[in-house]
Amino acid sequence: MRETTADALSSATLHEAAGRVGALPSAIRPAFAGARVAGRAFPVASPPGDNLWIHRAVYAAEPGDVLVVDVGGGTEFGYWGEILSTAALARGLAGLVINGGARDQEALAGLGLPVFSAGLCIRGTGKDVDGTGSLAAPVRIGEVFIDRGDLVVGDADGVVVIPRADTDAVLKGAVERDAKEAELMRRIRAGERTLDLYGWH
Ligand SMILES: O=C([O-])CC(=O)C(=O)O
Ligand SMILES: [Mg+2]
Repeated sequence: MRETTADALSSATLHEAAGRVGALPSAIRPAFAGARVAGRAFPVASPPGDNLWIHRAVYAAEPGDVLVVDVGGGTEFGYWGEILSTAALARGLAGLVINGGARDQEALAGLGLPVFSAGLCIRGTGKDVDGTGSLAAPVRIGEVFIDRGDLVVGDADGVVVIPRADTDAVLKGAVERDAKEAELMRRIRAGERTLDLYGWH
């Protein structure tokens, strides 16, 4: 299964193996230490400063999905907290990636659902039933377009998104890259220089 292979690979390795694409903005970081996610993207567009579409997304996504939420530039709000993590766990979702803030950091860490956010923020959000948003339609975060079913991997370094059609090839390339780098590090420990191993002079 793709997520199982992806679980053992780092976000940076997948980004490199994909041809240096798919890296979400570096402001999107684990909301608590140790958060790690690998799963299928469920894109969500939310109005800035409002999280009703995110509550809707928790009930529209499938178990195993990772919500990937674009808040349209309204970063200074706490869109997600312990209530939503509890709801997402009850639905079997795999995690959250959002280009806005999250809150309740200690509770999120205790609950364990992996959350990646553009910081932590106390400010509460509205719940406007007439707000404009979308579920499962493509979104763009930074330079990356995210479609339903794309592979999302987040770890201590950040989050990468790999297009669904490229996933098998990228996973294969990433496994090969890890093996090659393990051999390079073995030779470095044995006394060789990076400059000689790569032929850079
Ligand atoms: O306002 C919200 O729905 C977000 C929140 O605080 C929580 O999930 O605990
Ligand atoms: Mg709350």
